[in-house]
Amino acid sequence: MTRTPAVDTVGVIGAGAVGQTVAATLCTAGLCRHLLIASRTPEQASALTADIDDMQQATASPVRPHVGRVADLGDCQAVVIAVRASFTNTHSIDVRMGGAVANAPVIGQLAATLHGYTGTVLVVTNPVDVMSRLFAELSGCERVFGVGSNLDSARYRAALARHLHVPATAVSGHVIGEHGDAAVVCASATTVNDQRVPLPLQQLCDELATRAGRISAGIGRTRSGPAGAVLSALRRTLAVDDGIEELSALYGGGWLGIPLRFTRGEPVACLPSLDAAEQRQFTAADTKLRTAYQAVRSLPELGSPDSERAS
Ligand SMILES: NC(=O)c1ccc[n+]([C@@H]2O[C@H](COP(=O)([O-])OP(=O)(O)OC[C@H]3O[C@@H](n4cnc5c(N)ncnc54)[C@H](O)[C@@H]3O)[C@@H](O)[C@H]2O)c1
Repeated sequence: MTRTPAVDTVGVIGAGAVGQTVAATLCTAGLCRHLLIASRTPEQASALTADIDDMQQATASPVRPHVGRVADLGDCQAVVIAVRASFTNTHSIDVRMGGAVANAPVIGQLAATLHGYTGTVLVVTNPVDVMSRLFAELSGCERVFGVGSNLDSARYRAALARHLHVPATAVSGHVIGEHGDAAVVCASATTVNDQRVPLPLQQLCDELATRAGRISAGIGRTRSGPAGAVLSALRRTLAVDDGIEELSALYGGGWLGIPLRFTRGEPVACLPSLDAAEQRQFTAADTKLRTAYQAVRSLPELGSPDSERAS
């Protein structure tokens, strides 16, 4: 592996299942010259750094891993947040939302440490639409995106391609709204080889709703799919490639997954046309996420928005 990395430094916060796989993916993809790894304890960060260092040596990757602290990540072009508080998720539906109360204070601490950071932040921590908004609003960072709807969209296009026996590249379509139970499949605008085709919509929705749970039931956590979605989002947000990526972002005063067209790293929302049922689902997702955000924002651990405005 001899190619020159497109990016200088990327930071990863959280050395768990997703953080480990993101770090390994960035190392094998050769995306950046330096990878700064931070986690809840220095021991975790050192251990993952050593493991990635072994990978770098074995593959001659140009990516050099280093132990970092969150406060050291200010010079990174991008920071990936893949933390998870220690808690037991008791939700059997709306599973991702089950992490909101536990993860919000951790995101709040990271936002305080990275306040005013000018690079790109990709939030992976669930519920990702709520946590990315929380990070953006508490940190003041302007380039914050949540990763999740791009993974849903990739899964949707792949499932439809399998059903129709066509390459996934022949399918154009998006999953937007919440990365969770209120995901919206944009079926009415989906095309295959630029043609509208009849879709097995219920089958596709069932596959989307159950896939992450089946992966977690078999191997403990989802990790490679999310890491691929992070890599794809980094390439678009850091201007390595132009193209559309479905990410969670500010839209119409709320914060939810939408297709963003990136040109040299700059995003412009490009929502497909929605039929009446899809529009209702999208509005419902928006309402659900605004309500969930307000509930999280009023947690006493995060301080009051009013006292922040006053200071
Ligand atoms: N958006 C997506 O598409 C997607 C996909 C998969 C997982 N996730 C989410 O990503 C998050 C991480 O998942 P995981 O499986 O890697 O969890 P994990 O429990 O394996 O790892 C979490 C890591 O975060 C670290 N951590 C906790 N508090 C921290 C702090 N204050 N500072 C720094 N590090 C801290 C922990 O020590 C641990 O290393 C979860 O919220 C999960 O639900 C999102």
